[in-house]
Amino acid sequence: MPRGLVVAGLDLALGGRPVLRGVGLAVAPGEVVALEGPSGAGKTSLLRAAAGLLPHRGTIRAGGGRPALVFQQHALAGRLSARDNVLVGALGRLGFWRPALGLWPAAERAAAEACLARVGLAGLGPRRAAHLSGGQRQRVAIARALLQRAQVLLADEPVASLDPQNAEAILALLRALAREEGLAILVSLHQPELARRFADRRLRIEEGQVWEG
Ligand SMILES: Nc1ncnc2c1ncn2[C@@H]1O[C@H](COP(=O)(O)OP(=O)(O)OP(=O)(O)O)[C@@H](O)[C@H]1O
Repeated sequence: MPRGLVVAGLDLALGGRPVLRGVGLAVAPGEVVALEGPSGAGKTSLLRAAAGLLPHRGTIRAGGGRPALVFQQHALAGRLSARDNVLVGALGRLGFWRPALGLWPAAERAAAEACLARVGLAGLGPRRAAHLSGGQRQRVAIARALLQRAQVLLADEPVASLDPQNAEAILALLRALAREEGLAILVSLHQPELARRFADRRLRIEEGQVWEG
């Protein structure tokens, strides 16, 4: 199994209409690749298919099992603490019942705190997600992906709802995680300027196909 992400011959239709046609791309470990394209071009669909969330034809291979997904709206449970939101990343290896009863293993709790520290949120574990800023919430979502131990991170417009300063900080964090943890990161971005500054390569999606450039 290769590390990183390899997509080949990906066909995807939604509502009976073709959205992606024969898409191929690769993201190497340590690399940040930006996915750009007009609204409705299929960026979200491609990321969701790569995460195994949409039925498709073609090949998707991701090192380390299921890729982690980070969404624009970070999909946190607002009533839960930052740490409990991060712990959701461990569900795949713990099963349902112990976590449902709040019985997280001590090692996973410690690992969740370490992931929070890694994304710059040391000490904020007990705080309710609803009481965090937008940038902090996005960091919690990234910490959850780290706890999941994914080798591939798919981020769907992770900075769209952030101010420019926070947007740059989050993209700088993603780039650091690619470099230092060897993550392969595919990130859809609306701002070409940010793609230019933070991505190693840029892909453009248009009319169901993906081009380098
Ligand atoms: N569940 C669905 N059923 C039918 N069509 C869908 C569905 N979800 C998305 N589509 C269509 O598929 C196409 C691709 O949508 P997608 O959300 O992937 O685009 P996008 O590039 O992420 O757009 P944006 O930049 O606006 O977020 C669009 O034409 C959209 O209308």
